[in-house]
Amino acid sequence: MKKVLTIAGSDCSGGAGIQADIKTITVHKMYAMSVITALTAQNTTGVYGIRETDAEFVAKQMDCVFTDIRPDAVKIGMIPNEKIIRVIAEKLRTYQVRDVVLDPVMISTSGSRLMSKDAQEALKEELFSLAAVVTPNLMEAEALCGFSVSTPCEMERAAEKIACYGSGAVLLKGGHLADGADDLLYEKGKYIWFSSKRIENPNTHGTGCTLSSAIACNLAAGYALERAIKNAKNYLTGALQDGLDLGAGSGPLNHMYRLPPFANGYPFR
Ligand SMILES: Nc1ncnc2c1ncn2[C@@H]1O[C@H](COP(=O)(O)OP(=O)(O)O)[C@@H](O)[C@H]1O
Ligand SMILES: Cc1ncc(COP(=O)(O)OP(=O)(O)O)c(N)n1
Repeated sequence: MKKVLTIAGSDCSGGAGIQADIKTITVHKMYAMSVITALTAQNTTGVYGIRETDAEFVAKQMDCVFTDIRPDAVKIGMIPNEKIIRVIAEKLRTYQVRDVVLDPVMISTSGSRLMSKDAQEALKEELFSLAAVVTPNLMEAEALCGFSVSTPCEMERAAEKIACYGSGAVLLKGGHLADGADDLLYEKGKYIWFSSKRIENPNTHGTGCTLSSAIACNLAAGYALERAIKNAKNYLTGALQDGLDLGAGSGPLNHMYRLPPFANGYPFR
C-alpha cells in the first residue's frame, strides 16, 4: 500500500487542513499519516482560534513517521511560524524526502491569517527548494511576487517569478478568478493550463487542501506531475460538484462522491 504524509493544521470542522487531507488520501486507497503543526478552532463561518504546536514537537512527530513507516509522498499545508518552517525543512533534508507538494497556506478564504507575515520569507528560503511543486492561490501568489495577479497573463508572469524561488514547478490555482477555474502549471519553462468550468457552489471550504493532497497521492502512485495534477483536479471537481451543503457558511466538499452507497445497513460483515 502507498503511504502519504500530510504536514498541516487541524480543522476541527473537518473541511480543510489535516482532516480534508486524510479523507482525500483514504479515498485514494492510500495509508494516511499526519504531522500536526497547529490546532485551529474553525468552522464553515470562519477561524476562531489557533494554537501552534511547539517546533520541537513537530520535529518529534516527523522523526516518528520517517524512522518507521516512510511515506511515498508528502503534502505540506498550514505552517503557522518560522520556527516550524525551519524544523520541517531540516527534517525533510535529513530524511532526503522527495515528492513534496507544498501548499503555501497564508490566509484562509474567510480572511484569517494562518501563517505569520514574517514567516513568508522563511517559507520561500527554506521550503520551496525542497518541493516538487508549490500550489499558491491568487492571493498567495500576490504575496509571493509582490504584484497583482488576477488575469491569465498575470498568472503566467507570477508563476514564472515564483519558480525562481527554487521549487521544481509551480501550480498557480485559479479558484478565485472572476471567470472559470483554470489552474496554471509552470514547469521546465513551459506553461500548461488545466481548464475547468466554474462550478456555482458556495461550499468551497478546503478546495486547496484537497487538491494538494490529491496531487501527493497521484505522485505516490507514480504519475508524472502533469498527469498527477490532471487526476487531482478531476477528483476535486467531482467532490465540489457533488453539492454537499453543510453548515451556515462556506461548507466542505464531499470526498466520498465516488463511493457506492451502502445497501442494507452496515457495510462490513
Ligand atoms: N467554483 C469552483 N469551480 C471549479 N473549480 C474550483 C472552484 N473553486 C475552486 N476551484 C478549484 O479548486 C482548486 C483550489 O483552488 P483555490 O480555491 O484557488 O485554492 P485555495 O483553496 O487555496 O484558495 C483549484 O483547482 C481551483 O481551480
Ligand atoms: C487548518 C487549515 N489549513 C488550511 C486552510 C485553508 O484551506 P484551503 O483549502 O486553502 O482554503 P479555504 O478553505 O480557506 O478556502 C484552513 N482553512 N485551515
